Amino acid sequence: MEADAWLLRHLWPEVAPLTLGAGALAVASFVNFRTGAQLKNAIETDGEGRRSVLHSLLLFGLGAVAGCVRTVTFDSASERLRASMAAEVFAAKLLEEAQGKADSASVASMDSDVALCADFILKLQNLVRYTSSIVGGTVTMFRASWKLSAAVWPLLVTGALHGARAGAKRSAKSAQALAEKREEALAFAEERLQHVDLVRWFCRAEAEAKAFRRLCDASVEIASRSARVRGVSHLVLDWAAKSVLLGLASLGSQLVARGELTAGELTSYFFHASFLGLGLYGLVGLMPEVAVARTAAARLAATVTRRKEANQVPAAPFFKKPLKPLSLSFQDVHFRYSEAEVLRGFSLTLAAGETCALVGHSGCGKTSALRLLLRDFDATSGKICVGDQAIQTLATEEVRTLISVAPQAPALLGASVADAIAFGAVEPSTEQIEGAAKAASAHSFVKSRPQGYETPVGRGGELLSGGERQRLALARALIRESPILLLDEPTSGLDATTAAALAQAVLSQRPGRPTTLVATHSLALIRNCDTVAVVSGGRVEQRGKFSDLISDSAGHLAQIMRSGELEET
Ligand SMILES: Nc1ncnc2c1ncn2[C@@H]1O[C@H](COP(=O)(O)OP(=O)(O)OP(=O)(O)O)[C@@H](O)[C@H]1O
Repeated sequence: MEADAWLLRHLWPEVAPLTLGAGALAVASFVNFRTGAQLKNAIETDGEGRRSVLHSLLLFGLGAVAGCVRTVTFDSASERLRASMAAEVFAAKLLEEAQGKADSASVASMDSDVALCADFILKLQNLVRYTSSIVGGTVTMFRASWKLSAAVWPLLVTGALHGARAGAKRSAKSAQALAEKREEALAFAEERLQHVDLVRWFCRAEAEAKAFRRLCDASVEIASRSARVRGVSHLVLDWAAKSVLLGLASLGSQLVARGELTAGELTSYFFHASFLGLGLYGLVGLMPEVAVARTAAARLAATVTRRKEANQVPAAPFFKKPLKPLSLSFQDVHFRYSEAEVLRGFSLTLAAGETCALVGHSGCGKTSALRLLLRDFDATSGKICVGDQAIQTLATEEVRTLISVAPQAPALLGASVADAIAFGAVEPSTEQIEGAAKAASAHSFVKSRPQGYETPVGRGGELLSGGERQRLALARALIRESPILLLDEPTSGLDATTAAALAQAVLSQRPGRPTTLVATHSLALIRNCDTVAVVSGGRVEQRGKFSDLISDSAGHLAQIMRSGELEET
């Protein structure tokens, strides 16, 4: 029902053009129906009746105009429907909250679902055609011989409707299974193509192509099973329809023999019955196609609904602008992705404006803690607060407006360097963009390029080095001027001198400095932070100033230093 409601909501603005299209379709069908009679007239008047010829020409003209109107209205309505559905689903996918996992459905599978639904409009034309054929056939059949019609009509209609319903049910089921398999194959292909360098470097092209083929074969298996079932249904229907015809012929000939029907009337009866037959046959074929479109609509509607459910938290923002640096705290937080618990009683408090380095062995849960703050995931238990407000009580989008993030291995979105930085704010000025680039130690390398801030960055930033990408990602975070700043290994791609300059610029004491939490292995950053929190066993085991912690030779920080995990960059 949800799928139908969603589909109807998108169809609603198209009701007027579709009604016009359906009307034009009816006119075009009427003219087609009359064509034979007009030709007969032309032959019988031997080309003499000028009025009759003129009448025919006008009628054909009307039919041609109606055909044109039908094509234009249906085709453009179908494209508008496709655009409006694609736009809504894309917007929902961008904002979908599913515990950090973006829905794995690829853009390609979303596009094919949208296309299936939009084609539904074109199928509506067939529905009009088949229905008029059924109604017209029924009326003319009963008028020709009610006795014959009463004998076969209920049989034909009941059989066809039953076949259509069963076919629709089966098709919906197999279309869903097929869509899941295709989506799996598409996701596989998309991931390989996104990292095609890796595939080539490891000479995996042949192996990956074979693996993709295996995934495609799984779809073939489902489609073949469904085709076999359709084939058998077709066989049964075909045999049943011809048997009914045979019965009709035998009954009809008895009526002719009894003088209740002439041979001519029987012939014309078969002609009218063929209209009903064609209409019913078309309907039996159409219903499974409608069912497939409905399963596609159900998948799209589910995406939109998930997005709506995830955003039922307060609409009005809790924090008033202008935003000042906010304290933040993790209180006895526990968190697991699946089996093993990553955070086990994680507690950490930062005063407003404090900068803190989050240090620990690789895989100890530093990034996970940052992602909990960003509400990519929710903690299993415990409380996370910004200011004094638990983040679960705020709208996810509000939490994210309070936080800027420079992620590990960042991607850039935008055509140029200026675009990539501007992504972080709403229509920032050139001064703001350059200011953020300076603060992130990016300005000088950008200025050294012939195109300066108009230098193209490529897809995801692929035309830049890792270190350049990191600095632009940092500039993108800084330009937001949020009260909280999260940095995840922001200097791992930089040389020691640039890393030190960047650490100094971002973390130095200044008015309005955001509360900053830095997950890092970089000594340059650790030394420049006000405090250090050492994570071990899923909790903060050591907390204080770097100089104090390092002087405890048995402490966690000193142990990590001795293990050689901390570096200058
Ligand atoms: N999306 C995920 N799904 C399942 N497990 C995950 C996911 N992300 C991280 N993990 C696991 O959670 C643990 C903590 O990962 P996390 O990225 O938080 O560590 P980290 O301290 O930031 O590591 P590093 O210093 O190497 O960046 C690791 O064992 C990791 O394999």
